[in-house]
Amino acid sequence: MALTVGLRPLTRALLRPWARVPGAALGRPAAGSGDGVRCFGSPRVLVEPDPAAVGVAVMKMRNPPVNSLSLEFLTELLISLEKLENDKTFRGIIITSDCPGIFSAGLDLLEMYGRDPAHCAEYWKAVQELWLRVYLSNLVVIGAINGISPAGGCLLSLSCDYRVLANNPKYAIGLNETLLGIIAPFWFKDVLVNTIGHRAAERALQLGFLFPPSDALQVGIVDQVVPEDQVQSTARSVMAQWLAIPDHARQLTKNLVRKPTADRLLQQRDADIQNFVRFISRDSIQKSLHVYLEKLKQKKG
Ligand SMILES: CC/C=C\C/C=C\CCCC/C=C/C(=O)SCCNC(=O)CCNC(=O)[C@H](O)C(C)(C)COP(=O)(O)OP(=O)(O)OC[C@H]1O[C@@H](n2cnc3c(N)ncnc32)[C@H](O)[C@@H]1OP(=O)(O)O
Repeated sequence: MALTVGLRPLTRALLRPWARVPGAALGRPAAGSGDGVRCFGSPRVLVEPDPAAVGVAVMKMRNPPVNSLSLEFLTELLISLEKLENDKTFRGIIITSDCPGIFSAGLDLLEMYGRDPAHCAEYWKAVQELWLRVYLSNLVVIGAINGISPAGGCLLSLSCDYRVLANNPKYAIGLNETLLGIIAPFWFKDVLVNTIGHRAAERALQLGFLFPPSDALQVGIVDQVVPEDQVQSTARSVMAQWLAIPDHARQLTKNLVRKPTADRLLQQRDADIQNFVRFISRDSIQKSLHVYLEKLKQKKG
């Protein structure tokens, strides 16, 4: 799936492949490279083959200050994911953050506030694409959640196959959209229902719950809570457990479980985009976003 088609020239320029040792297929040292496998990525996404785990890549999100999912950042994530999917030396990805204390602050509010319908449509298409790419990935995708993870950040986490959260009370996770005066679209809702069950999801969505780690574990929005300095090592050991399963059987099973949920969006992607553009363009919604952005600014004192 050529994802670079339709990218804005700036974005395409941003994503020129980084210098790589000739012939270094990700996951294998290039002939004569000597120093092992090179990383690749782009300004906001660093992908490093895990030196301790053959076939595993660590994808570090580094869009400071809060890994907000801007259009450029989404595009870089998508292209990095596509590269990894196409590189058969990789079987698993650990997604984590390079922004201290924050996994991802979710969708970039400035991509939805004060923007024209055409931009909102382009942005929402990229949001849909990231979810589909992660949720349906043939790779094992493990979230090493080392920071707070509201809304879109929570969706990214939920789209992984397994979630390891650092046991820091500040690192809450949840679909908090109602607190902003907006709503999670049906496919966000579907993933949460699939993960924590209908009643728990209904309550969490309506109240905009951000679960601290202990509650997140209890409700099932994450699979494991560990000390902060063990998140990456735990993700790596869980990855080894998942990679012990033959890829083809695991991939077919993942598809069996997830495709009905993904199909609900795939069958109505354009309608979903139009719904989003209509909803986000409402004066009342724009006002809510303005109020929320102002609160964020006032918070800084
Ligand atoms: C029919 C219906 C169809 C569709 C559905 C409708 C609508 C679509 C949207 C639905 C889905 C939405 C998903 C989302 O993800 S919305 C975003 C939700 N995110 C949040 O609520 C988090 C907001 N941020 C915070 O709470 C804090 O910033 C955070 C993450 C705890 C970090 O705190 P701190 O370290 O103190 O940092 P600051 O708050 O000072 O922030 C630094 C800087 O970043 C800016 N910023 C923070 N979050 C965002 C964001 N999500 N988008 C854009 N910018 C963000 C913040 O304003 C500061 O900016 P400054 O310039 O002042 O430095």
